[in-house]
Amino acid sequence: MSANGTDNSTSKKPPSPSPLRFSKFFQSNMRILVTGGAGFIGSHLVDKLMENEKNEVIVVDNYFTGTKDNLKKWIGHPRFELIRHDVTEPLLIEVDQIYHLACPASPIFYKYNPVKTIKTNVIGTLNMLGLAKRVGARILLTSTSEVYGDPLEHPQTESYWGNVNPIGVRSCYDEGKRVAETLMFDYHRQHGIEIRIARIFNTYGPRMNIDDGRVVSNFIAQALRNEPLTVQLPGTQTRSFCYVSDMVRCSNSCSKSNYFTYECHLILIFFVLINQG
Ligand SMILES: O=c1ccn([C@@H]2O[C@H](COP(=O)(O)OP(=O)(O)O[C@H]3OC[C@@H](O)[C@H](O)[C@H]3O)[C@@H](O)[C@H]2O)c(=O)[nH]1
Repeated sequence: MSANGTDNSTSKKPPSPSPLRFSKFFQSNMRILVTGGAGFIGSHLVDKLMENEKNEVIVVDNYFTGTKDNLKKWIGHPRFELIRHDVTEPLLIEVDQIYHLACPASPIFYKYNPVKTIKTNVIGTLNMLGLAKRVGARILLTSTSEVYGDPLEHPQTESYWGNVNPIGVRSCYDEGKRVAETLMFDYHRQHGIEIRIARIFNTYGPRMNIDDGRVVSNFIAQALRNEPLTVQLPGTQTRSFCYVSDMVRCSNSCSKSNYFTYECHLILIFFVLINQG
């Protein structure tokens, strides 16, 4: 496809699946790897993928922000496997599709260890792309609305390049995801890998940690405790919110396009909420 005025097409044929793909132990129609599958969005994606009886789902997670509890209904299921693994280390496995979600996504968590965050985005994505290349798997990267930085355009379309601070406290995540996107397209152009990139906006729903730190969970927790809602400065910021099941439904049925953006136009303006509070 052509996006952002550049030619992102490739004449390379996608790499062939590894010969191990045809081993007699490989009985499912589709073996799917979900990195970060024990997390908030990842575990909902696993639920969706497990609905298809032809799928075998393998989750890798280092449990930094994810938890086994999110997957407890699948542990022990014959089509499900859970591996404690950090994507910054290489992974040798045979799969047909990769959903690469692994990375802390809430600002309080990704700012906790920024060097680790950028390593996860850069080295982790390189490792997953290396795997996709070796086994001929299609790979989806969950990117973020944060690739737009402090956007100068509203709403943001895929053709907008963003306005990102390369040295700010959020850069480990914003720039990390931007490099991850670059790697995806370079592997696509250079090696013919089939790729998808989902730029996810602020997502909410069941299994969000109460201490996640994002605005929806914070507001709900504060409202339940009868506390005032904390609105960070300047207080005029806006966000697009997406419910987790809508997010997962789109990821799972992703179109042929290499890019897609989840921007549900349910825009919350903070002062409206304050007035209601
Ligand atoms: O208690 C709070 C928390 C947050 N906020 C404000 O609410 C806005 C939203 O902040 P959040 O912490 O929910 O997260 P952000 O929207 O900045 O980023 C989030 O959404 C996009 C995803 O891709 C990112 O992974 C995720 O971090 C910010 O302007 C923040 O300052 C509050 O006013 N009060």
